Amino acid sequence: MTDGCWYDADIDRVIITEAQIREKTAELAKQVSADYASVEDGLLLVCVLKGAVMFMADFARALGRHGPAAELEFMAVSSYGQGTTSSGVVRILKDLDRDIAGRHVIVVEDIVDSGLTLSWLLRYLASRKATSVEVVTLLRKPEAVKVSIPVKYVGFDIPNEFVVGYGLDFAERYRELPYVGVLKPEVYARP
Ligand SMILES: O=P(O)(O)OC[C@H]1O[C@H](OP(=O)(O)OP(=O)(O)O)[C@H](O)[C@@H]1O
Ligand code: HPA
Ligand SMILES: [Mg+2]
Repeated sequence: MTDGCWYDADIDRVIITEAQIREKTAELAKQVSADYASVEDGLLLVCVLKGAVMFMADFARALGRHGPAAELEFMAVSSYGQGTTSSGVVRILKDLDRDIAGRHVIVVEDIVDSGLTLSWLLRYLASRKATSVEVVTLLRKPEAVKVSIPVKYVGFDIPNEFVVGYGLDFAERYRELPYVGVLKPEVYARP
């Protein structure tokens, strides 16, 4: 584990450490940089709030070491609410502020779980006429997928368990943990 965090006592076990996240983020940024080296008008990174906030910040900085130039955009969508399973209904809480037509877009996600959020989002972005849309996600749960989606850049495949930390929440908590872990069962039983 790391030096010690406020929420450590609620964590059953760590799945991905802070150091692993750092190393993988640098690796993903290098791949993206190489694949998009020739784009002239730069990349548009679209962060899917709130979960992807930490990964977006670190990925954008890692990409900044290599280029190409990237503009940072934010959307907020939600389908999990207070629970640990997707409602299946993706709600837009904040839309894009600008036109993405003609741009090379990379959607930055924290996790692909059922795939419902991304399948909806990719259809939405396609309707906004981006030149290309790819996805970079830190985590993916291959056993949980309900809709298969093309995700070009994946950090870690993880088991089909509900995880928290590094942006991922349970009932809006645990996002500020620097690692990704599984909660102790008793946490879910708390009122
Ligand atoms: O593949 P899926 O099953 O659709 O799950 C993935 C999505 O669920 C989470 O968002 P959530 O709806 O919890 O909103 P949040 O990011 O604000 O926590 C997560 O950040 C992804 O965006
Ligand atoms: O495992 C998860 N943890 C937190 N939020 C999530 N949203 C989809 N899957 C998850
Ligand atoms: Mg959530």
